[in-house]
Amino acid sequence: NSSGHNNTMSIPPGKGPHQVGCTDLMVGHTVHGTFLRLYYPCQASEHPQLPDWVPCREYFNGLADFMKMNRALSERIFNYLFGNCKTPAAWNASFKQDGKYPVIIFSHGLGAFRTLYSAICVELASRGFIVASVEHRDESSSATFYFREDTEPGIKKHPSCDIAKPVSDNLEEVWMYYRPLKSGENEFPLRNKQVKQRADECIRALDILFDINSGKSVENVLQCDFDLSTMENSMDLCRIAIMGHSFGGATVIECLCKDVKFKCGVALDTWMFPLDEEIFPGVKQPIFFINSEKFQWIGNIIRMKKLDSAIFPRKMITIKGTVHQSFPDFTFLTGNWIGRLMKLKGDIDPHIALDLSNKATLAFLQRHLNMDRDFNQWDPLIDGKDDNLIPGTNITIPQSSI
Ligand SMILES: CCN(CC)CCN(C[C@]12C[C@](c3ccc(C(F)(F)F)cc3)(C1)C2)C(=O)Cn1c(SCc2ccc(F)cc2)nc(=O)c2c1C=CC2
Repeated sequence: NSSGHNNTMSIPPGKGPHQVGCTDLMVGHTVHGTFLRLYYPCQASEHPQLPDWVPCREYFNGLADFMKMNRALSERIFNYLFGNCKTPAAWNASFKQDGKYPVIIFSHGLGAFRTLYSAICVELASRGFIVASVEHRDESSSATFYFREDTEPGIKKHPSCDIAKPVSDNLEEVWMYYRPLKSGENEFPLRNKQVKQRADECIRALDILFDINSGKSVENVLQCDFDLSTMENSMDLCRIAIMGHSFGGATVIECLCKDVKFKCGVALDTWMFPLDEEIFPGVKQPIFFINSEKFQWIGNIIRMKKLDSAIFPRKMITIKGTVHQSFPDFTFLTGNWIGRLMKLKGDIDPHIALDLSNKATLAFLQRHLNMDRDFNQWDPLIDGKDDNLIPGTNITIPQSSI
């Protein structure tokens, strides 16, 4: 609705050679289905229609719950502040067939959902990747929805957002919200169960991309005007990476352990807590830890170090002046002082920070997916060679604790 203030801040578009398209895909209407936002290289279009960054206002309700804020008030504030923000990609634009693109599955953080990392996903798609940002149904998302076959025909609750209209009209929208920890509840069992479900959801998303690539007809539960068959034989399924932020970084490790189709992982500001250390020896693929300066503590870093290996490439860099929220899109959407106040911004310009993270990611992916592109120009960033980077971590670990 046009009442929102026209947020002059916007999410930066991709810098790569490809225009980027975007569509939503839900395969299987139940809570066990797969729900993802797909970013892909698209044909140039004159006047691209940009999708809403937050597709339904219901997500703002979920965000309010997650932030332990009053729903009525904060849903309106969020909608006023961010309701008009757009994802910098062309909605349902025609897919650009141009050889086989490598594939990235992206996993969001605790309290987030599939659309909030579009600056990263759009940049990677603009460089010639197909990126699937999954929406987790493990009750770690602020909100997510699926459908139920409504048995009592009668007055239907109309869908809360237009892109969420299901194809068949006997399906009724069901919303699932963030599950807070109950007082006195032991956090590890919940988070460990969730990270296992998250990995299964990423693996199922990859299976669906395999089906699309093989030309199998995949039915989208959502009414999205995008022809998936145009993506037949367009994916390089030997070049697949898993990527994620925070809880999504833990999902990266869990996925690498569970499925060797993921050739390498890029873990942004990883929250290591949900992981069972017993799986660490089972991870053989290269891992790139890209950390913010502030979201680091001894226990978290020690667990990352436990994945160090003389055989398997493990790299870590820290971006100076960044905070945990320097990776999700919010970091671009508020002015400096609000951003710093709410810890959505660090001291460094968010564009510079995410540019370093994305270029280091591209160099790492070229190296470990054996790509023949020019991303190796950014190899020095993998070793932290930049004024705004620190190789490894910025916190000292007492020798006694290793
Ligand atoms: C008090 C609530 N308490 C819940 C346990 C802690 C809440 N919290 C810090 C927050 C998220 C914050 C945030 C968002 C969004 C606005 C807005 F105003 F811009 F909308 C403001 C302020 C509130 C910064 C985190 O959980 C940090 N965090 C995250 S934040 C991922 C995220 C979530 C929502 C988003 F919209 C965007 C990104 N992902 C993780 O995987 C992990 C952690 C911690 C450990 C593992």
